[in-house]
Amino acid sequence: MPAILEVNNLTKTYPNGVNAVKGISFSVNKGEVFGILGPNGAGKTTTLEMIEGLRPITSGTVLLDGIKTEEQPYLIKQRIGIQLQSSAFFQNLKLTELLKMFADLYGAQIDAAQLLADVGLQDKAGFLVKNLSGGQKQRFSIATTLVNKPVMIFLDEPTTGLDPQARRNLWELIAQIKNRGTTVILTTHYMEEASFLCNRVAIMDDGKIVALDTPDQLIKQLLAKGFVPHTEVPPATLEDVFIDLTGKTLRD
Ligand SMILES: Nc1ncnc2c1ncn2[C@@H]1O[C@H](COP(=O)(O)OP(=O)(O)OP(=O)(O)O)[C@@H](O)[C@H]1O
Repeated sequence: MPAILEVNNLTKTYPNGVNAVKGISFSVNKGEVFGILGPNGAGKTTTLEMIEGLRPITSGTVLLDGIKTEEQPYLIKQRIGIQLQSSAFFQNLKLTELLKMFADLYGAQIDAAQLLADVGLQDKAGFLVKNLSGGQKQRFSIATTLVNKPVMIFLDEPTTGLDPQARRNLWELIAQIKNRGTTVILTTHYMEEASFLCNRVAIMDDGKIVALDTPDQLIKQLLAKGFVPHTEVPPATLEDVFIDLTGKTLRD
């Protein structure tokens, strides 16, 4: 698979002196889901924002779909989709109107009804964002990333705050987007989510990448170091109980 994104020795020092990103390099292959994991403050969002062309780079280079982000930030923005927080949307526009507005910004033609159907919101075309549930808001914000038929979409903690059903439903949506050929880069604090969705993950800590591989390989490397689990791994988890009792059907 050819690389669609190449990040080389990227650094970010904020004006207050914080070195948020300390010289990271990685590439993302066309068509993969690539995860960036790491504790709070590791530098994940800063990294995404520099790649997206939303935040000035201190040093290093980003080549996305053959374009240098720093040199052509507008061209980059035409090729990518960035998931916004639902609070960023105009509150008095209906979902269809918002999608059309986003499409107009790109000069793109869209079938808003189809796009809403793609994210399971076909019945909500006339709703305002504020009247959607948490899971619906996230699905809608993913729909907005797709209006310009991007080569790559960026999802920053897409399932934070969702219930288990809505989270699994969003996983399926992200997998569908990948299966249609769009590259996905996401951050998450949920390791199960990264295992399920990501072809490869980079683990960041204190502004650096401390590991980068497939989830399976990272687990194998840990075991090869002689890792012994602290506790016995239960054959089922409380989340399994929750899903067993309440089902997989979406409640929103
Ligand atoms: N605008 C800013 N000005 C100064 N420092 C900042 C700014 N934004 C982030 N930082 C600092 O940069 C570091 C990295 O923050 P960043 O938000 O990139 O981390 P993160 O891995 O996305 O964290 P989280 O998981 O909590 O979202 C932190 O120390 C943070 O306080």
